[in-house]
Amino acid sequence: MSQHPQSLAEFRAEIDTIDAKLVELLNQRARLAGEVGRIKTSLARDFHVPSREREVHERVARLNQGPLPAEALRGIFREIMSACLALESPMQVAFLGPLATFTHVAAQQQFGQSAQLAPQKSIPAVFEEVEKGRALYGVVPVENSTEGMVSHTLDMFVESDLKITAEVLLEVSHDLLSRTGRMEDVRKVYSHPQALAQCRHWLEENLPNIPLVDVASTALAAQIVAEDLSAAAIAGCAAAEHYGLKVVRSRIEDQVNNFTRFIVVSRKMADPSGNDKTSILFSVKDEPGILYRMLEPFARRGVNLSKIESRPVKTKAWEYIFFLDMAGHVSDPQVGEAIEELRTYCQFLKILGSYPRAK
Ligand SMILES: O=C(O)C(=O)C[C@]1(C(=O)O)C=C[C@@H](O)C=C1
Repeated sequence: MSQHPQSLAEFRAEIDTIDAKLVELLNQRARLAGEVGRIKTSLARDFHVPSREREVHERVARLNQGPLPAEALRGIFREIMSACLALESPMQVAFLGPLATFTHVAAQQQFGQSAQLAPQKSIPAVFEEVEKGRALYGVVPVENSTEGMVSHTLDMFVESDLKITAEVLLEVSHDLLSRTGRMEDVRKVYSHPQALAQCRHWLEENLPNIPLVDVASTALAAQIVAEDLSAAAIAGCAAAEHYGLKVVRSRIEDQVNNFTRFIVVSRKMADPSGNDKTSILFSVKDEPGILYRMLEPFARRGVNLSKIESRPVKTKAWEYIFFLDMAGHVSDPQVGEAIEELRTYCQFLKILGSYPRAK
C-alpha cells in the first residue's frame, strides 16, 4: 500500500490533463507543418530542412529551464519533427543493414522513428539508393575509435559524387547475447570482425579456447544465435531486443569510450551551420617534400586539420589518395582558399562535403 494514494492519484490526474493538452498542441503543430508542406510543394522546395530543424533545437534548448536535461528535450523534438515531416512527405533513408545494427541505431538517432529507414546489403548499395534518388539520404559507418577507418566507405568516394551532409557519433557498447543467457552454455561466439576485435581481451580472459566466427554484421550474429542454444553473439542491445536474446554479459568491449562515426550522404551539399567540418579527398604526385607542401596551405591560414588518412589505389594515374578533415565550411574564405591552393599540387581533388560537427 502506498502511503499517499490520494496525492499519487492527484498527480497522475494532473499529468493526464497535461498529456491531453500536449496531444492537442502536437496535432496543432502537425497541422501547421502540413500547411508548410503544401507551400513547399507549390514552390518545389525541399521538405527536409536541416537548418530549420537546427534552429528549432537551439531555440528549445534556450527556452528550457529544466528539470528535463537538454539531451532529453532534443530527443523529444527530434521525434516531433520527424513525425511532422513524415506528414509533409515520407522521407526515405537507406542504411547499411540489416535491421538492429549500430548503423540502424545511428540512422534512427539522426532522422527519428518516422523516417522510412530501408536496410541495404552493402555500402555500395546504400550509395546507389541515394545516387538513383530512391533515398534522400544514406547512412554508413566510416570510422571506429578502436579499429580505425571503415575503408570500404572511403573508397566509395573515389567514384561517387555524393556529398557528406552530416556525421553521427554513437557510443558503441557490445553485449554477449544468447538464447539461454548462461555463460556455461556458450560453445561458439559469432560477430562482425570489428566487434570481435573490440572485445578481444575480454574473450581471451572469459571464454578462452571458444571458437570465434566472423559474420557480416552484429545483427546477423544475433540472428544466427537466435536459432542455436550453444552459441553467443556479440552485438548491441538493439539486436538483443530485435531477436529476443538474453544478455549473458553487458559492456564487454575492452576500451570504454568506444565510438563509431557514421556519415550521412546525399546528393546535395549542406548549408553552413556555424560549427562545421569539411572533408576532402585528393591525390598528389609521389615526389620529395609533397606531404609538407600539401599541408602548408592549411597551416598558413590557421585551418585546423583534424584527420589525415591515406589509402592505396590500384589505378595507374596515382598511387595514394588522401582523406583530410578540417574545421570550417568550404564557404569560409580560409578553408576554400587553402583547398584551392592544394588543388594546384593535385592530380585529383574532390570536396566530399561540409557538414555540422557532431556534438
Ligand atoms: O519548417 C519547416 O520547413 C517544416 O517543414 C517543419 C519542420 C518542423 O517540424 O518543425 C519539419 C521538417 C523540416 O525538416 C523542418 C521543420
